[in-house]
Amino acid sequence: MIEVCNISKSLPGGRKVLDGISFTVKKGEFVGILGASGAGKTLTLRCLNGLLRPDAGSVIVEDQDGSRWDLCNIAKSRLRRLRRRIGIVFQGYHLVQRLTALDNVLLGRLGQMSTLRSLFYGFTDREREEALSALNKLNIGNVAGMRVSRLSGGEMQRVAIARAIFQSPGLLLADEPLSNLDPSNAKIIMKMIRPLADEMPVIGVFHQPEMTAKYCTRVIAIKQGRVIYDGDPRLTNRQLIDIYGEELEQIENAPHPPVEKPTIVAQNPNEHERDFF
Ligand SMILES: Nc1ncnc2c1ncn2[C@@H]1O[C@H](COP(=O)(O)OP(=O)(O)OP(=O)(O)O)[C@@H](O)[C@H]1O
Repeated sequence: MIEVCNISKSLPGGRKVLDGISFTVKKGEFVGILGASGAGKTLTLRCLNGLLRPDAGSVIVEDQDGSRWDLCNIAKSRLRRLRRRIGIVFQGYHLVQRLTALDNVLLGRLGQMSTLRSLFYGFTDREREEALSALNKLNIGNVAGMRVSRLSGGEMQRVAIARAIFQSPGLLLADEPLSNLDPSNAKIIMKMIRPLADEMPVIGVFHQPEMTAKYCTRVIAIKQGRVIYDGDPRLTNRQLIDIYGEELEQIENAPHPPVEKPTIVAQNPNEHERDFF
């Protein structure tokens, strides 16, 4: 379970980019975070894995032994330890292109190894079997020995998910995991992510309301740093307009389509690389 309680964050100039965000996500839930460009989705996600410390509020997560910790108010060593239990899937995959799919999955556990072991890259046979089984779970065991640079976008995203699963996380975060995928691969990825929620809370930032409606158990919409909706993933047109604003209304009412709902919002491919203020 993860409990986000009233988190806020302001830019150095004083503009509030997160303004009292609160929600709790439990095992069994696959939550999609929606919102227009600049709404505060990615910043929220960064607070959830301790990459960004809010000015106020708390983000409570559980450690393996059931103890509860506030990521916003915690020693660095404990934060590092807890972050190993948070799996992340990025839009740009974040894979090492020259390594094989299997080796990329194994890297998911690098943070859990002693420095000595990691220096010598010492994965055991058992770990290799587990990594292969993570790839098999995503139906790509057949590409285990292939260099990632030779894989398709959909396969790369599956390797990235396998890497996150292999970490044995207690929480899975996904930052725009469908962004680089065609519609059929996007569906496959959503179908594969959804059952993971049986084992851990899963929270993703998405730009595709029709995907979250179909695969998520719940949607949280953020607008100008605030939660404006939290509930049933199937949103009405009115709700979508509230979330995305007049821009969507204009597109919807345009006499000549083609309306492509999923890509209303511009994306920033370097989101995860930005240094924060
Ligand atoms: N490093 C930064 N420095 C200054 N402002 C930032 C920084 N990162 C984010 N912001 C601002 O905070 C606000 C929220 O950003 P955030 O990245 O969370 O938006 P988002 O909802 O994820 O948008 P998008 O869908 O376009 O990725 C935006 O106005 C953004 O410009």
